Amino acid sequence: MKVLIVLAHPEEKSFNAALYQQAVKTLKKAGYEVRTSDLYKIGFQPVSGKENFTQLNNTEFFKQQDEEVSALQQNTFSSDIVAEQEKVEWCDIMIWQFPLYWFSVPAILKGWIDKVFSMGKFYDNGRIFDNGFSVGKKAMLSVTAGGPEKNYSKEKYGDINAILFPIHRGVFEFLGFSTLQPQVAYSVERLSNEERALLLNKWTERLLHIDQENNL
Ligand SMILES: Cc1cc2nc3c(=O)[nH]c(=O)nc-3n(C[C@H](O)[C@H](O)[C@H](O)COP(=O)(O)OP(=O)(O)OC[C@H]3O[C@@H](n4cnc5c(N)ncnc54)[C@H](O)[C@@H]3O)c2cc1C
Repeated sequence: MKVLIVLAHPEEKSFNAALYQQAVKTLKKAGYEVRTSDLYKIGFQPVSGKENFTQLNNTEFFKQQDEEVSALQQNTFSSDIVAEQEKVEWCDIMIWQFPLYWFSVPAILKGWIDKVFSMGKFYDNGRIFDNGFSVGKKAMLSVTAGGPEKNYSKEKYGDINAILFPIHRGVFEFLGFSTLQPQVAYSVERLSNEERALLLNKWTERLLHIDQENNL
C-alpha cells in the first residue's frame, strides 16, 4: 500500500508537524510505502498561472484548462507540478495534514490543488466522480482547529463535515477518490501536552488500520 502525505504548515515544531511526523513513522513501521510533500519545506509556489507551463500553446489568451490539456500531450508542465502529479498518481491513499484556515485549507495547499489536479490527467469530460481517474484510491483530511469541538455544531460554526464538504466532494470525490472520515483535532492550542499526546496516540492507532477503512 502506497501513501502520500501532504503537509501544509510553516513550523516544524508545530502540532501539525508532529501529526505528520507521527503518520510517516507509523505507516513506514507498519510496512506501507510512504512519500511526502512538505509544502513549506519544499518552497511550493502556490500561485497558479502561466508559470505552470514551460511553454504556452496559446500566447494570445491564457486559459489554464486548455493549457493543461496541451501540456499533457507536449510535456510542458513545470517541474514542480510534474513532481507532485507523479506522487498523486503513485499513491493508493492520500492524506492532507493542515490547520483549518477560515474553514478551509491554507493558501499553499489550495494552490497545490489548483496546480496539480490538471484537466486531462486527473479529470475530463465524463471522467469525474465514479468514472474519475482516481477511482480505487482513498483520500483523507487530517485537520487541526483552534476552535473547540462543541462550536462545530449546526447552531454555531456548522458541522465539521459540512465545512469540509467542498474538499471532500468538490476535490476528492470529483476526482474519483473515496473519502475517509476526517481526523480532526479541536482546540489544539488549549489542550495540555498530555491531551495532545493522547491525540497523537489515537492518530497512530487509526493509521495502523487505515487500509481497511471504508468511505465516509
Ligand atoms: C489564518 C488563520 C485562519 C484560521 N482559521 C480558523 C478557522 O476557521 N477555524 C478554527 O477553528 N481555527 C482557525 N485558525 C486556528 C488554527 O486552525 C489553529 O491555530 C491550528 O489548527 C493549530 O494547529 P498548529 O499545528 O498550528 O498548533 P501549534 O500552535 O503548532 O501547536 C499547539 C501546541 O502543541 C504543541 N506541540 C507540538 N508538538 C507536540 C507534541 N508532539 N506533543 C504535544 N504537544 C505538541 C506546540 O508546542 C503548541 O504548544 C486559524 C488560524 C489562522 C492563522
